Amino acid sequence: MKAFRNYINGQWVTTAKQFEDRNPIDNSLVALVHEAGKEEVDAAVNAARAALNGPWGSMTQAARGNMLVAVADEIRRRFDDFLAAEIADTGKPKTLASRVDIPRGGDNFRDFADLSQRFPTESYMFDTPDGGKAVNYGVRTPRGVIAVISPWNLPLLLMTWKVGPALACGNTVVVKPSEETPATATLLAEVMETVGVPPGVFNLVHGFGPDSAGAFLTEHPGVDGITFTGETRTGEVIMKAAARGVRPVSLEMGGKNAGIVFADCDFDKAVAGITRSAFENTGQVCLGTERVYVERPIFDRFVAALKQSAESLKPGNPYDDGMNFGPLVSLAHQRKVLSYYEKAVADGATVVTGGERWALPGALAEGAWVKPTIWTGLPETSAVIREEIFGPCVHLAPFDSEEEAVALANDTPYGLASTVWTQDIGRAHRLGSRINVGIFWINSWFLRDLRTSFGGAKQSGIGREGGAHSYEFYTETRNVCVKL
Ligand SMILES: NC(=O)C1=CN([C@@H]2O[C@H](COP(=O)(O)OP(=O)(O)OC[C@H]3O[C@@H](n4cnc5c(N)ncnc54)[C@H](O)[C@@H]3O)[C@@H](O)[C@H]2O)C=CC1
Ligand SMILES: O=C(O)/C=C/C=C(\O)C(=O)O
Repeated sequence: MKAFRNYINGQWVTTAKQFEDRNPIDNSLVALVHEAGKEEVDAAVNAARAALNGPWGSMTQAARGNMLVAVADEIRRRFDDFLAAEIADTGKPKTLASRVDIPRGGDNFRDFADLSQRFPTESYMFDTPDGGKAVNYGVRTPRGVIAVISPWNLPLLLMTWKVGPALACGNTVVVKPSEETPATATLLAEVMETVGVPPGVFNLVHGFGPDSAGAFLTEHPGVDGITFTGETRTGEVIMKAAARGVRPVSLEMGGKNAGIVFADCDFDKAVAGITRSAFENTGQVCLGTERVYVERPIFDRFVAALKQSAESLKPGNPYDDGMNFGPLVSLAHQRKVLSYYEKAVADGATVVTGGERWALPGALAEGAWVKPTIWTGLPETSAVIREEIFGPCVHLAPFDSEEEAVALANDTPYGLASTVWTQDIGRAHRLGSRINVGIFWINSWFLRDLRTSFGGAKQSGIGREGGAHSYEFYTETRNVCVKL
């Protein structure tokens, strides 16, 4: 049986307590994972602290950048290992993981290695009271030891989205991946070892949240900053932990994102776009759309077309050609999603398609499968419309005016992302400035440029990462004032 160990100070560390990592395709056992306790988390944070003052701390920016490019190259060289590991942990289609997850795992190092060479610092000349002059300039230093807490939906992508820029800015990290998806984080530790990243720079601790490695890490006084992606309630707990010692947090959290489809849209492109935003990665994308508002004249036609598109999705073995719809991440998550499927019916939804577990033959019968689901007819007050489900499901409702569409989209405690489909570009831009989200797509969805800001408004997050925004979070600024 495979075992996933912790990686602390350049050493592979086993523990007495282990938990199971299961494959959601058929609930088979992938590996036993060594759970880090307080002692291991303490060792990891201390190693990360010491490494700040070791070879890593004195390395030039260019040498550090080259090392991160070597990490990206090694991920590319071991592409098939990463692919197999991600598929075993999540069940996602090979086509998706090989197009999105694994390439982004490398890009998150390559792009930030490059960007970090060119981040500017500010400088101001000013007149002093004595009639002379002074100059101010900014100095950027690494923030220190960064705790990275990452989720299970895009495991390698979302973990490296934080580790890449944190290391590029000269920090050291302690990573706690989701207990559901420990495999690619473990492979990344192997890559760090192969490339010769100095001991203590990248540390990996496995475990859960409360009363386990996640809480021990975020509560640890030796951590200088915490970056987290996951559920909003977990973000609240992490914020409380960070308050002790006044440590900065970057929180990317849940959403209940709205799609808006106008009657003048390119119909086929809109159907294809909403199919992706509702069902890609089995709906387990924080940027996904679980509620879509469609202008009334095309509402019935749109519902019918999306139904056809949802019903053409193919579950099965992730390696099979044509398979494009995976299971949910776990049986526990399947129970959660199915509870919303039941709630929708109880709240009066019309089930256009799906609405139940997907009973598949053979070993797949044991997996965490649910059908892609479309509802209409729910009141906007239903929990199905208000709460993040994180499954392959979407509610469609008609609207009659731009004003109404904006009001519906904004009627949520979340503010992560939105996607609008229209050929009226003026209207699209108007909506871009009125819908209260951090990320707004026009005639597209999940198109990513790593230089742009990424994060959410309201309960979807605090702070932004990406490009210069990552630089802001992962460095400390000092102003130096020189009297001339
Ligand atoms: N990208 C996103 O916005 C994501 C949203 N979610 C949402 O969260 C729901 C539950 O998924 P989970 O993986 O359970 O999310 P979660 O927020 O509980 O877990 C995310 C990470 O935080 C860690 N964690 C949990 N509690 C912690 C604590 N008290 N202190 C420190 N670390 C802690 C977990 O071990 C994991 O590594 C999903 O159904 C979905 O609604 C989940 C994953 C990603
Ligand atoms: O492209 C990214 O950096 C992130 C994409 C998706 C998420 O953040 C998510 O689903 O959590």
